[in-house]
Amino acid sequence: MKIVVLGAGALGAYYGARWQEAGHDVIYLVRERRAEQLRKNGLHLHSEKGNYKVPNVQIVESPEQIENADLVFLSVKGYHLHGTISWLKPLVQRGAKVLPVLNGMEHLPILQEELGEEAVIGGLAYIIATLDENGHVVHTSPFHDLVFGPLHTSQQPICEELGIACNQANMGGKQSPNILEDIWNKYMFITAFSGITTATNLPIGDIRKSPQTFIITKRILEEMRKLANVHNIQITEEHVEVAFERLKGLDDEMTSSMHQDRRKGLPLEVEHLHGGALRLGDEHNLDMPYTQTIHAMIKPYEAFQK
Ligand SMILES: NC(=O)C1=CN([C@@H]2O[C@H](COP(=O)(O)OP(=O)(O)OC[C@H]3O[C@@H](n4cnc5c(N)ncnc54)[C@H](OP(=O)(O)O)[C@@H]3O)[C@@H](O)[C@H]2O)C=CC1
Ligand SMILES: CC(C)(CO)C(=O)C(=O)O
Repeated sequence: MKIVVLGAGALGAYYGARWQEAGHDVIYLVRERRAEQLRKNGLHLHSEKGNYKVPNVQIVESPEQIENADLVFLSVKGYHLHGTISWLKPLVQRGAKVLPVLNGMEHLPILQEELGEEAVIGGLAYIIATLDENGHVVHTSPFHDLVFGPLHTSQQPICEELGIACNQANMGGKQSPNILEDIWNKYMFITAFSGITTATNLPIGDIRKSPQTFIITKRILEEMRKLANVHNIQITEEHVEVAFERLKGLDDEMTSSMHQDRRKGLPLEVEHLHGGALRLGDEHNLDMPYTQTIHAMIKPYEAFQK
């Protein structure tokens, strides 16, 4: 497949490199600073699943340098979404589908509105990865799964092709029969997990030591379930229990990508995740006091610089 990575950060560089390792044609569409870093330091994966040094990193700084592509793997942070639209449009016009793997939900209607419903595939990633000071990927989780599926019937063939590409690559990748439900399910989980770890500035093990604090995650999961339900997505009590059990089972030192960003003094996706949930709740007059409180606690750190 010919895959353009737009957002060659932790996720984009990781999955792009894995596809390249499997023999696919991967182009990194990047801005000036990242282009310089990639040219100077190359692209390396330091991963529990096997280190890899990309032999030939194809870097472009404009979509005009890309004649055509099958897929754009969109992995920017929520606060950078709007800046990608003008680069996505010409690629979509030349036939590419877009697979966004951002956490959250608000990006989907925005992309569908801007690019057309046929262009936007549903996707999400389960991985813990970050970039080090050289711009190399550090992957620390025992999982590196990509889940995707059609949001429009015309996307079935490309999802099948992508399934094959993922099977060839060193990653977990699978097509979901109900990707929208999966995205909501992850949205529920990440709102609780990233919320509590970022607000307290602690990894999950330390939070679990304080039951009064840990129970907040359950309350957020419940609020997010109700939010999904009023949007006609069948997230159930059982999904809440599974997510809560998952939070109980995570390794003590495990934390969210948003908390990692807080530790690094980087901007935070709190508005895309928690702010987005509150806006979706407002549309249905849904009261979400725990999500609202966590959102308010993280807000002062949103644009924190170390
Ligand atoms: N990291 C993780 O473990 C996980 C992250 N996620 C989600 O995936 C998404 C991406 O996260 P992550 O990979 O960590 O983010 P990173 O910050 O590591 O990477 C985002 C990249 O996007 C680039 N970028 C931003 N705007 C543009 C643009 N207009 N054109 C080109 N490149 C651009 C940035 O480059 P520049 O240097 O130019 O700013 C940066 O390299 C988020 O929504 C996150 O919540 C989901 C699961 C796990
Ligand atoms: C929960 C996790 C680690 C799963 O991929 C994640 O998505 C994040 O922290 O952003």
